[in-house]
Amino acid sequence: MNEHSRSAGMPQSTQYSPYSYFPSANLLSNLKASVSSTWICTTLAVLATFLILEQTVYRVKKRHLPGSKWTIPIIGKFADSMSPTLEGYQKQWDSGSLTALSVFNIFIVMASSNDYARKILNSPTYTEPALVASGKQVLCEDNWVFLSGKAHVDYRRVLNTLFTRKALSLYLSLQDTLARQHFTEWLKTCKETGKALTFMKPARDLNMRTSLKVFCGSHIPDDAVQEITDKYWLITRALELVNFPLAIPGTKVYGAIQARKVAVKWLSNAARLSKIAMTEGSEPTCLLDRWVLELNNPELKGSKKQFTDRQMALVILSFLFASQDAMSSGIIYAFQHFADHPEVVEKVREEQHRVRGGDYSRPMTLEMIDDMPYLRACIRESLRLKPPVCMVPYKAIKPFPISPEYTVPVNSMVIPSLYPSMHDPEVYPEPEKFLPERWLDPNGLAWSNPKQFLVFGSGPHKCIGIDYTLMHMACVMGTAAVLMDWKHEVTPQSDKVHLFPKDGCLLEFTPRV
Ligand code: HEM
Repeated sequence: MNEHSRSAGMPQSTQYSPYSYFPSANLLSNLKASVSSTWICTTLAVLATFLILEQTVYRVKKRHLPGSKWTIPIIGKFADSMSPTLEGYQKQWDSGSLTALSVFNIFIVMASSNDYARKILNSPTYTEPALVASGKQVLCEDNWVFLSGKAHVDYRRVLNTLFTRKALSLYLSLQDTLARQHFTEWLKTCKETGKALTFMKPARDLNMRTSLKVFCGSHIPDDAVQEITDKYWLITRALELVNFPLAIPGTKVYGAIQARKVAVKWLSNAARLSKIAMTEGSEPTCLLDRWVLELNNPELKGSKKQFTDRQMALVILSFLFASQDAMSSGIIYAFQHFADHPEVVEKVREEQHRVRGGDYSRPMTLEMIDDMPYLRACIRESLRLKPPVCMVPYKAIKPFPISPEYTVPVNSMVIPSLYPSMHDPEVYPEPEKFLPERWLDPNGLAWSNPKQFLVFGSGPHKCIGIDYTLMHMACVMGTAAVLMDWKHEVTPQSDKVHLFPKDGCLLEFTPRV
């Protein structure tokens, strides 16, 4: 008999066993019943306490704000957030300029009026942008987009120099070339298939390839551009409000992290090559080159002067992240609006003819765009009518007295809705109509109320790519209008918006010249 089996044979009374004190089988089963009923009672009591606490916390935070009196236990309005519709948001906005809700016990204050939206965006001592939970895993904790306060201002001062007029005119010729290449592809596909394109993917590909070439020029090879373009959707789909928290194989966050690693590898390499090229005295051809040259600019006093390849790669990643969905949405709706308003396209074509003198093979320049007020009005109006970003999540970093009557509790989400500002009939009469003319009179209502146009946000985190976006859209739409005709296959889903038309936007392209 070994040591182990001997000890197993010790008399019962000396062994620890909960049952050894209870000789009767009846008593034993009574005890089991009483233990399990105690467990049930305790569990129910804990659950009830939790539920009461949850409702109480919600009610205390909400105070008098409009919104459900009770929150759905644990998940709150999660189901609504999974399938957001414009109608759903509209109902929320109509119920008050400040309203409350809760999702997974995150308390959220939504602001729909222009004043409150602007106040949230312009109160950096009380609020800061809040990305979805997976944001840091996907974009990397050390990405500049997570900076706030002075560190953010200093970083941004350097990045602003990448979007000066001089820099933009360098990017424009690349944008022009790539847009034409994509038009040729779209025409070919429509000719071969004899039917409309689902425009969503071609538009996204145009934007991603253009961004990568504008940002990295020849420092990124074409196969890397293709690899990042193909994998980028893994990043987009992982940035949901709620995700499985662990990045294990098979989860969306894991897929996004793998896609980001590929992108950062190529972008870091591009930064390295750009530094070498600029040291060798090559001419700048892309945003990275401009950046490397700018760091030697004596006017950047007090700003950060050195950036590692990885830091530069993470900045480019943040630009891709911030621009891909918004720019794609902007372009898709611009094509849809143009197709649905042939009278507008006629005017765009007349203007193109005037400015380009009928020579459409000449690349677009900034001076040409300056001389195209009608095209610029169309782009502004398209962005106003279907703003690509309807709301921007912020977080209260301390109790935030947003109005004399209400203070947003610390750690709450506070979300300015941009859409209602752009559909205010006081500033934009007939707000649901596509009326570029409203932007032609510099003294008209639209231009006289610049604070109302929140397409790009406001305050210290206002979009850094505004001029770049407007230039890109003008280049694409102006040239598309003269080189192609396109028909929009309208479906019942065409006007169902969130970020993109729900039917993917069906467009059939044919050549004009
Ligand atoms: C139609 C196109 C675009 C729209 C509608 C758009 C809209 C926005 C909005 C609403 C914000 C948040 C502003 C705030 O919090 O006040 C933002 C931030 C930002 N956008 Fe854009 N954007 C577009 C294109 C771009 C492009 C092309 C780039 C890069 C080249 C870009 C880079 C950024 C960055 C880096 C931020 C964060 C800035 C910061 O935190 O300092 N965006 N954008």
